[in-house]
This record gives sequence, structure tokens and C-alpha cells, in this order.
Amino acid sequence: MEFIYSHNLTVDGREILLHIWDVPNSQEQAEDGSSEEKRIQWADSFVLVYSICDRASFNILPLKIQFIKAAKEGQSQEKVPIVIVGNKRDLHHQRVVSSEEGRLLALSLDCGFYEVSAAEAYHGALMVFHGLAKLIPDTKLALKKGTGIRGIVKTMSAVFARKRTDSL
Ligand SMILES: Nc1nc2c(ncn2[C@@H]2O[C@H](COP(=O)(O)OP(=O)(O)OP(=O)(O)O)[C@@H](O)[C@H]2O)c(=O)[nH]1
Repeated sequence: MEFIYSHNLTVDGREILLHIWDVPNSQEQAEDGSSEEKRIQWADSFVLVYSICDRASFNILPLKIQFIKAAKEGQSQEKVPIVIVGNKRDLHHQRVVSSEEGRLLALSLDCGFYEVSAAEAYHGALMVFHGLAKLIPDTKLALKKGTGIRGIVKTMSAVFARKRTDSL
């Protein structure tokens, strides 16, 4: 299942309304590229989460980031804001991806980087979205001011309609 969450944030005195389209990993693997492409076009910025206990979830990131960059940066010269997040930081004994590896990957791909424990504390996720908001230029935020829930529903309907047609 995928969801869109909306969340208000105040970052450096700016009121920001975030719409977060949460796509489960399992779904991404199962679907065709065109749905992924539509979601990428919908979004202004990206948070890619891996588990520090699951190397496969980490190894897939360069490919995903390349895909996002090719899709977004092909249309504009602006840098696309991307943040990489290593989750499950609390599971020390099951860690298979080191913090250094995560940080190095983010550095090499020009992305932000955080390690958090979503299960342990809410402030980790908050930090991620604050960091992401700081990477989005003011001009972009102003442009998106008029994009309401109708725009989101329209985009989601397009993705799902496409999926239904494909499966006929
Ligand atoms: N210990 C620990 N468990 C976590 C943490 N975050 C998520 N989990 C657990 O990991 C499992 C998967 O969590 P989900 O939130 O479904 O993860 P997801 O990223 O949506 O997973 P996908 O659907 O594969 O994308 C659940 O049992 C969570 O309780 C964390 O920071 N620490």
C-alpha cells in the first residue's frame, strides 16, 4: 500500500506544507518503470530509506538515484534535492552497513545523509524533513504554493488508471 501524508513544517521561519508520497520497497520492485517515472515527475525532492541491517536495500540506492537524476535533471539544470536515510540505527548488533559507507555514498552522489531509528524516536524523521526542506530553493516552494490536494489526487489517479489499464 502506498500513502500520501501531509505535514506542516516551519523551517528558518518559512511555513512549508509537505506532501509525502510513501512508496513501499516491495511495491517498487513489482511495478513497471512508467509508474515510477510518474511519481518522480510529481515530486520535487526525494528521501531514500535503507535499513542498516539490510545490505540489499543499501546497494540498490545508486541505481535509484541515477534514475531520479536522469529523469529530473534532464528537464532542468537545477540540482534535485535527495536525502539518503539509514534506518534502524537502534539495531546495533544487526548492522551490516556502516555509517561511513552511508556517508560516503551520499557524498559521492551529492545527497544529504542521516541515520535514524524510526521506531525509537520521532525527531530523527523530523530532522530528515527539515534537512530536505532546506535543500529546496525558495523559488520552488513559492511556485508550488497553489498545488492543492486536487493536483495530488489527479496525479495519483493517473498512475492508478495506468496500472489498471496495463493489467487488463
Ligand atoms: N528496530 C527497528 N525496527 C524498525 C524501525 N523502523 C521500522 N522498523 C520495523 O521494520 C518493519 C518494517 O517497517 P515498515 O515501516 O513497514 O518499513 P517500510 O520501509 O515501509 O518497508 P517496505 O514496505 O519494505 O518499504 C516493521 O516491523 C517496523 O516495526 C527502526 O528504526 N528500528
